Amino acid sequence: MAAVDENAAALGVPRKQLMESSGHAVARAVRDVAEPGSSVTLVAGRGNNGGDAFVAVRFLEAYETTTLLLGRAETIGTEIARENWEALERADYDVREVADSRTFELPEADVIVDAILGTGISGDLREPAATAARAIDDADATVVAVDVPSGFDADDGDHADNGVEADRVVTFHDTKPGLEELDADVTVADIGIPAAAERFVGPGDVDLARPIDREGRPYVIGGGPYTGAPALAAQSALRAGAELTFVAAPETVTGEIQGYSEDLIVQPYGSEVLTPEHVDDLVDTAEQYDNVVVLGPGLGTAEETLEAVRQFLESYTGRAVVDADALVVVPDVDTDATLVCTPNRTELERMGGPEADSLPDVAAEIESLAAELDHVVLAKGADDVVTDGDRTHVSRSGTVGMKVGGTGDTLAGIVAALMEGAEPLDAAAAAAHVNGLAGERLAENGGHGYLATDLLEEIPAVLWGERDD
Ligand SMILES: NC(=O)C1=CN([C@@H]2O[C@H](COP(=O)(O)OP(=O)(O)OC[C@H]3O[C@@H](n4cnc5c(N)ncnc54)[C@H](O)[C@@H]3O)[C@@H](O)[C@H]2O)[C@@H](O)CC1
Ligand SMILES: [K+]
Repeated sequence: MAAVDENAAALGVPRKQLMESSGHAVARAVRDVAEPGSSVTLVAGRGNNGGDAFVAVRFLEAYETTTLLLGRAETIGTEIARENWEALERADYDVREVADSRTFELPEADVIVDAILGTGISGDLREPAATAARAIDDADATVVAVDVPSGFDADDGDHADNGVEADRVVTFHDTKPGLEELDADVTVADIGIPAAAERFVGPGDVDLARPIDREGRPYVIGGGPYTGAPALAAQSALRAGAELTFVAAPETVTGEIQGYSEDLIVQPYGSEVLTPEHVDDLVDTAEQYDNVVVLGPGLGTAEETLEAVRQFLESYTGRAVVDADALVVVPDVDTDATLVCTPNRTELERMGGPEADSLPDVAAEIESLAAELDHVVLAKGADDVVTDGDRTHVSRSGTVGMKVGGTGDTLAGIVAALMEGAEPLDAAAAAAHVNGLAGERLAENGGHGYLATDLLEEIPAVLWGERDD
């Protein structure tokens, strides 16, 4: 929800506008349960959940409202909630600050609006929220909860023992996991979030997947006929936050791969291309260290190599990004591994996917392919389609200069690095966006003549640099 919200802001629909819609929806729910002239007490916390209640007050002119803020106004946590509080103060509504939970008294009311805590909660209710929740539960009033009953954790569906028991819940945009199981009447209010905020990958998705630590050790299994591809994938993983990257490659090319970069750890195996005899060792290593594997860059299409890829996927049970020549094997293999497949348009077709000039036009077919494969598919084109067979995103970042060779390898490395901390679909969506934004940065300064190696240096700035939000 936070990601969608931030994407909406980037599309020009700021959170304050959404709060106005949320507050209006809360007021509508109050009108549904009580006649005009009834008394309504709104109990608000200092976050945006409280902000929704401040907005609702302005839509409840026909009622006797009293608004209690749990805490002092100067400690309201967000600017938009504070602005809405100040609007109430200036306009002479009955608003009261509760500075001390020991003196908390809940005015008699027909309806109580619970806006103490929303999705920003962690753990059981602390004071003064706990006292307020107890008073709400003891009161003989219809309780309307804003977004979730306070105490409910929308991430895992747990409800704190000392949380509010609501009669009605007005939740926003989409239902939250676990909400339906509560003994309350739940309605989902449309608050005007554009569908594009969910459809198109945006800054909110990058936020979701942004590594907060330096961790992860992607393991690139690639190289043989080509050497640049595995080196690019490994280097881009480092640029996207990985702590170390390993490249397992035929001994005939490890010197060359190492020669591109002193930052890589290169592990040779004894043949000219990947063959089945190396598979057990590679699987053991990857599983022992719980690496995210990048399987494919530069491996080539020798029959024995594709057989090795098949055997690898059959026995591997960890996480992997499958790219390039390795992709063709995926549809025929039975694997317990968690895969993100990153085909370009030709590889997509070879995997049984649709043929298309524009991937978003065939997003539904790509979604079906992902569902059938039971893996995440990140289909690469001018616009990328990223889907797990259930949810589907389109990444519109990038410029025509990205058609240069090697940008798919940098993408695979970024996906692997982000998968260390994020769910595969989230990692894939964010990686597609980041790779494209790195290209956009280069295009700003030098047209379309940049190289995949140039992308590497832009990745950190795109992931962690100054942002507009
Ligand atoms: N798209 C969105 O995300 C929108 C969200 N809106 C509202 O914003 C809410 C989320 O707002 P916030 O992120 O500001 O979070 P909350 O309003 O849920 O409150 C967060 C505050 O509660 C405190 N807190 C956390 N756990 C606590 C505990 N166990 N006991 C006592 N205090 C605790 C934190 O210190 C923090 O200050 C949503 O539930 C919804 O009501 C709407 O305004 C509009 C759109
Ligand atoms: K609430």
